[in-house]
Amino acid sequence: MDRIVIQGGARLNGRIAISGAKNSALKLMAAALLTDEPLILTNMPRLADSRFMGHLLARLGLRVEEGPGAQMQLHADEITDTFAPYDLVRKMRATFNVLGPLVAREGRARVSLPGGCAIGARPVDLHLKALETLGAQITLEEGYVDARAPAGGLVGGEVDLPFASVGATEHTMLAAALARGETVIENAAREPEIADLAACLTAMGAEVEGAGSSTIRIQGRERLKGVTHAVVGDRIETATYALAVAAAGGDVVLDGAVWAHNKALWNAMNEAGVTVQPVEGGVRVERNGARVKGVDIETQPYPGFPTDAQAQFMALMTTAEGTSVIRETIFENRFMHAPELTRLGADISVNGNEAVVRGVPRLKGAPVMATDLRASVSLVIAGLAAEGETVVNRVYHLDRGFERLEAKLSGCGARIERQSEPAES
Ligand SMILES: CC(=O)N[C@H]1[C@@H](OP(=O)(O)OP(=O)(O)OC[C@H]2O[C@@H](n3ccc(=O)[nH]c3=O)[C@H](O)[C@@H]2O)O[C@H](CO)[C@@H](O)[C@@H]1O
Ligand SMILES: C=C(OP(=O)(O)O)C(=O)O
Repeated sequence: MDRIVIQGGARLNGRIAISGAKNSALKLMAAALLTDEPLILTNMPRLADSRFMGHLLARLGLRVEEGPGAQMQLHADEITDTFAPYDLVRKMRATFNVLGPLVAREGRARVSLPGGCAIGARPVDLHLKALETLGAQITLEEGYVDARAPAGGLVGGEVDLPFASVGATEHTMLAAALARGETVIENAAREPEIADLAACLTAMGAEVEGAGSSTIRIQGRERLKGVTHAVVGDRIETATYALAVAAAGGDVVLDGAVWAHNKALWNAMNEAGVTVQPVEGGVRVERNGARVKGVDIETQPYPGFPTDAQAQFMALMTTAEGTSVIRETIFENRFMHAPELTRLGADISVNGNEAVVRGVPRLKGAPVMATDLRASVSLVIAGLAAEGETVVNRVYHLDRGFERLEAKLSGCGARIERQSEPAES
């Protein structure tokens, strides 16, 4: 198993190219199930998660080919299987989103309940209720969801989400694109990834209105067509590198970052004393000199502060002047990085969904364990800011969602490398 070794203390200077968003790319890949024509995705991030989603789709009969550059072609001219087994679904959340498209196109599917980062209970009740509203008959058995469409296929309906779930909104959109008539989603999630999926489905022939607002209307079509679609830039990767520069100090332009997608983060970083500004084609982040100041944040659905950047923000706050209160409201178990940050000398106390971070003048490198995707990268950020050597173990979590992390950071002067762990004797 690989590990990441960081010699902390180097400032970051230069440019980092932001990849396509993992959390958009995976749902766009699921959209390929909706058409018998090829779907070509450009600006695709090359990640363990996208490869894994590719394996699942190949198992269902799709031809999945990685093209030159950041391109991927997915072709579902025929769906040969509607069964998504546990082994291909358990590792990540987005695989579950094949259920709706399969039922919409093939009339039935059997899909394992999903996995994903262990940051909370993460039920799928809202996904299932939405599919039932579109007419699917659902049974749960032995860890699998069995779904069947009525004769004549799924029919549009009114889906009122009690919580603005990202996954349930996307899942409903995917199924509704091939359902008869109109589907209206109330209290829809408003994340940029939703707008990205809406743009792709619209290009494929469905009519999707209101993505980015709380009410989304989808006119389904009997048939959708293949298109070429560019995946939106990754706002969480953007947030991560912005916070890495803030923690380590330096001056970096994040090429391909979308300023408008991270407003809540920019406000918090400004308040902490970091200079962030939009520049042509990206975002520039600078911190030279003074320590950052402690800032309170609370995670919220978009456009609020993203839960996927909470761990990275906490890493920055560990060396702030003053105290920062960090409240996590989306997932009930998303502070697993706190005890690991403490190994580096951070002063953090967690009480329920609140973490109080009392800034210390400096961190000192230590061996730490990655527990989930964003927690892992928060340890990398802390390691970059710390004195001495930090070793981040169990980095397979990182590889799920960060493309060429060491190369991107070392290109800006970080002393970071990947090592293969010696086999245990
Ligand atoms: C692959 C992907 O895109 N993952 C992202 C997606 O996850 P995901 O789509 O799982 O997140 P949701 O917005 O659905 O979940 C938010 C909250 O709603 C709860 N819930 C959700 C669905 C449901 O049927 N029932 C239910 O109770 C969840 O347990 C959680 O507490 O959005 C999250 C919130 O921005 C991000 O942290 C994840 O990185
Ligand atoms: C939690 C994440 O992913 P998943 O939903 O696949 O667990 C994430 O991207 O931070």
